[in-house]
Amino acid sequence: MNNLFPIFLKLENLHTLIVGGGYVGLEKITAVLDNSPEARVTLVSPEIRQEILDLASQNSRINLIERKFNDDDLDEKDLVIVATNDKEENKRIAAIARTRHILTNVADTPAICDFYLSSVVRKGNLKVAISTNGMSPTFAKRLKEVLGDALPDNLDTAMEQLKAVRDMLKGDFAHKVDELNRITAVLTEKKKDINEAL
Ligand SMILES: C[C@@]1(CC(=O)O)C2=NC(=C\c3[nH]c(c(CCC(=O)O)c3CC(=O)O)Cc3[nH]c(c(CC(=O)O)c3CCC(=O)O)/C=C3\N/C(=C\2)[C@@H](CCC(=O)O)[C@]3(C)CC(=O)O)/[C@H]1CCC(=O)O
Ligand SMILES: NC(=O)c1ccc[n+]([C@@H]2O[C@H](COP(=O)([O-])OP(=O)(O)OC[C@H]3O[C@@H](n4cnc5c(N)ncnc54)[C@H](O)[C@@H]3O)[C@@H](O)[C@H]2O)c1
Repeated sequence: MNNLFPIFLKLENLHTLIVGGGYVGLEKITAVLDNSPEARVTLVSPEIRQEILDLASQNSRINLIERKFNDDDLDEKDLVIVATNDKEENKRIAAIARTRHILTNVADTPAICDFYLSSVVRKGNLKVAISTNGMSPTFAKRLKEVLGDALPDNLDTAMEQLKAVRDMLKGDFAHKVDELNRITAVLTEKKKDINEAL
């Protein structure tokens, strides 16, 4: 049973702290920026991988601090991703973040994470996030590849057409919902192609 509640964050409106500039720090900052290129990110770490230095040199919204974490780094942060190679320090940082009500991800200890990153399938405006409840990130990565291949590339056209209909529909909310449901009912018919349907 997966009890995680999925949400899609506007990271450009939030300030994210990443602690640790090694391989995992790089993986996480890459995931953040691939999805949210305007995200505001501070990364603190005594050693920072060259790839992260390169990212920061091209993006003024990334702030790098080359030293060990200290508690003040949590000031004015909304999210924290903790990814040092010191498990005890990771736990300590997560505990402080919790007292300050900052949502925290601890890369090496799922049990104390408030949220997990997901595998992401992207097709234009469509984004599908996959979670295996922490069971197998590799499975999530493979399923992303399968779904990416299976979904047609021109879904944006269908979504644009539906948005146009949505913007055009007059009447109360219930009427709009009924109309949109009627127009798209055909999509749930077995094996119907989305663009063929619209
Ligand atoms: C989805 C993705 C998003 C991202 O990171 O952007 C992600 N991990 C990815 C890849 C990946 N991570 C790992 C491998 C090696 C093979 C393997 O272990 O399978 C691979 C595969 C690879 O790199 O090929 C190792 C690993 N991961 C975690 C631990 C700790 C532990 O489990 O104890 C360890 C062991 C470390 C060790 O052994 O030392 C923990 C987490 N990793 C999560 C997310 C969260 C659960 C997501 C879910 O519910 O599925 C969670 C719980 C917390 C979090 O990190 O948020 C990204 C897919 C990228 C893509 O889509 O291409
Ligand atoms: N969640 C995941 O997807 C995932 C995947 C692989 C590994 N892991 C785990 O994540 C952890 C980190 O792995 P890595 O490969 O990035 O290690 P790494 O050695 O490449 O990097 C660790 C980084 O943390 C920094 N650091 C150490 N102490 C610090 C402190 N007090 N404050 C700030 N920065 C500090 C180091 O300078 C270094 O840059 C490991 O415990 C590993 O098991 C998680």
